[in-house]
Amino acid sequence: MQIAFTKMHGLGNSYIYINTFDVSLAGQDLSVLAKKVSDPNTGIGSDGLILITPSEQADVGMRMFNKDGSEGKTCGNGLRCVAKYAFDNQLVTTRTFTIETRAGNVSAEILGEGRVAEQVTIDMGPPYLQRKQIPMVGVNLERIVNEPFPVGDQTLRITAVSMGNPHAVFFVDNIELAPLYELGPIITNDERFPESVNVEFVEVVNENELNFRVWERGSGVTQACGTGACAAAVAAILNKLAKRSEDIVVHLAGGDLIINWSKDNHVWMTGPAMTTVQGQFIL
Ligand SMILES: N[C@@H](CCC[C@H](N)C(=O)O)C(=O)O
Repeated sequence: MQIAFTKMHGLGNSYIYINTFDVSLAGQDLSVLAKKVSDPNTGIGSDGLILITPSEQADVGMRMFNKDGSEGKTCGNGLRCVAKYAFDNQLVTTRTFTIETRAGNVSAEILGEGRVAEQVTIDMGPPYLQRKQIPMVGVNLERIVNEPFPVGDQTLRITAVSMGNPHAVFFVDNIELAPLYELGPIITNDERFPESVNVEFVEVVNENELNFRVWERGSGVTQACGTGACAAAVAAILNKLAKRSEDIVVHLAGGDLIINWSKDNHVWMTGPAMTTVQGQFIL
């Protein structure tokens, strides 16, 4: 069996995209397929798998699977790439349209005037800040902002944000010295997060600029995480380290995203989306 695929990335966060308007995946175990296509030696190589699907509630739908086969509810870089794919391949006929995710519908806008999308803005909707919305175990039911977080023999301070998926944000003095490989795999599996968590280390450059590194739930270190960048900006604002309603430039390993937590409580993300490979995956 051959499956037509497109490999796309947002700032180096790459996924294999399958257009299920055209390709039937009936009978396929999608979790197994995600692991297969993501393997750089025996598959294509990616941070996971994203399906572009018909939707009854929106103009187009998205389902995403991490490299380890787990299904995530949303994906910021994936949303920009789905928007680009839908626009470039005329699945939609307007420059603004909606995308259904398992975390709800979002709206996308293709910037510029060209017939091929390069920059995309996504209205990611509101951040979810209550403990049970993350979800994170604990006694205080309110927001988790700069809360002590013992791990091993040290105590970090956590700010937790859900963008439809869970993020644990830790501010550090120097991003180059952040314990990403040491603590990322430990915190992501910590029992205080019943659904696991994406782990972000963030250095504040100034009120409008953050340096960022991520250990993603289900995929490990990636070059970029769109929902993580949104969570980092929201966390910086909650800690009074950045300004609300102003653009915040988040510097990720793969490049920059512009995030704005606006007065209407929506988080806006703007950045690039790229297509790199098209082909047939042989199962
Ligand atoms: N890379 C993504 C997030 C992908 C899902 C995440 N690992 C999860 O399981 O929640 C992004 O760009 O947001």
